[in-house]
Amino acid sequence: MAEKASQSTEGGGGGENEKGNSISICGMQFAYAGQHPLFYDFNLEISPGSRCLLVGANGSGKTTLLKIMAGKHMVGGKDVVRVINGSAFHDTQLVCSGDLSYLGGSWSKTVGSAGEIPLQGDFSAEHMIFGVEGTDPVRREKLIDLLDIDLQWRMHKVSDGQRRRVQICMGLLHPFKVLLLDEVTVDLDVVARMDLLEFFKEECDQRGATIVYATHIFDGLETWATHLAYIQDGELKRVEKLTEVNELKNSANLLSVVESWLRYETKSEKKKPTNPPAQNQNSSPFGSSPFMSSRHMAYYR
Ligand SMILES: Nc1ncnc2c1ncn2[C@@H]1O[C@H](COP(=O)(O)OP(=O)(O)OP(=O)(O)O)[C@@H](O)[C@H]1O
Repeated sequence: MAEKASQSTEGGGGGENEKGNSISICGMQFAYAGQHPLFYDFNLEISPGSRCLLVGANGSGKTTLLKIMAGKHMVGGKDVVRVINGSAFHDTQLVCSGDLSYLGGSWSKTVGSAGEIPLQGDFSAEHMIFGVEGTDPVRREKLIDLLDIDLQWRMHKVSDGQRRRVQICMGLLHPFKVLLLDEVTVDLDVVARMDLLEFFKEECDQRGATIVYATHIFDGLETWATHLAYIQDGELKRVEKLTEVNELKNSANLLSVVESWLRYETKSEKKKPTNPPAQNQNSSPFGSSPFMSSRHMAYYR
């Protein structure tokens, strides 16, 4: 079912591997500890200059896939996940040089027992942005202007969207070759979002940069994206040029096309056999014990 994105995008010069792709994933398997594999024999190729939308239902594996491409999870050997001309996980130079940039989640740090907690420090936007060394001042000014950042903002006092603008600015300071975006525009107002999408488009068209963008917000993306990759439960269902998506020719917009795919998915799921009868004997999923019930309510309070 899955077709490889072997189509070459015009542009070039943005960094490609031996096969001429910016990203190559070949026979990848990945499972979170103690779980069934999320990805099994997963293959994907993305050519330079592409702006590839990654779509799928909640929990289908988009974030995990982006993190794997960003080198945050180790999978298999050095040849399984190749970004530009290196191994996403093993070649730390990809990230250190700024060639590979990942923007996702909100700014946080992982603390042993507490998991991910938001950054709490009192830093100014200026301190954060000018703290990134080796950046082109012209590009920096352009980004500060584009994202309408006030350099006096204190990071612990600004709004989510303002903090996000600073995070995005820092992630884009180096002229990346591959940019992985995980829902980063969700906190931005419409003007900032549209300006940023336009900036990304220029980066791909002028420098041959490659972008993979996972999102549930499709406004304005019909003319922005070049490719569409759709995953369901870790399986790549489709990957094709946006202009070749048949359903899009007869549909009002991308939103309704993706909506129909996801609705069909839900219906197919409902047709699957339910739990074996032995587990279904109680009408309540929490059993008949009053302790189970009260524990359940306390959990959701
Ligand atoms: N750290 C983790 N440990 C164990 N399982 C995880 C972890 N992170 C994600 N998962 C599981 O992996 C699957 C894919 O999650 P993932 O976050 O990649 O999905 P997603 O497509 O990005 O979802 P969404 O659209 O909600 O952001 C889910 O079933 C999720 O429960």
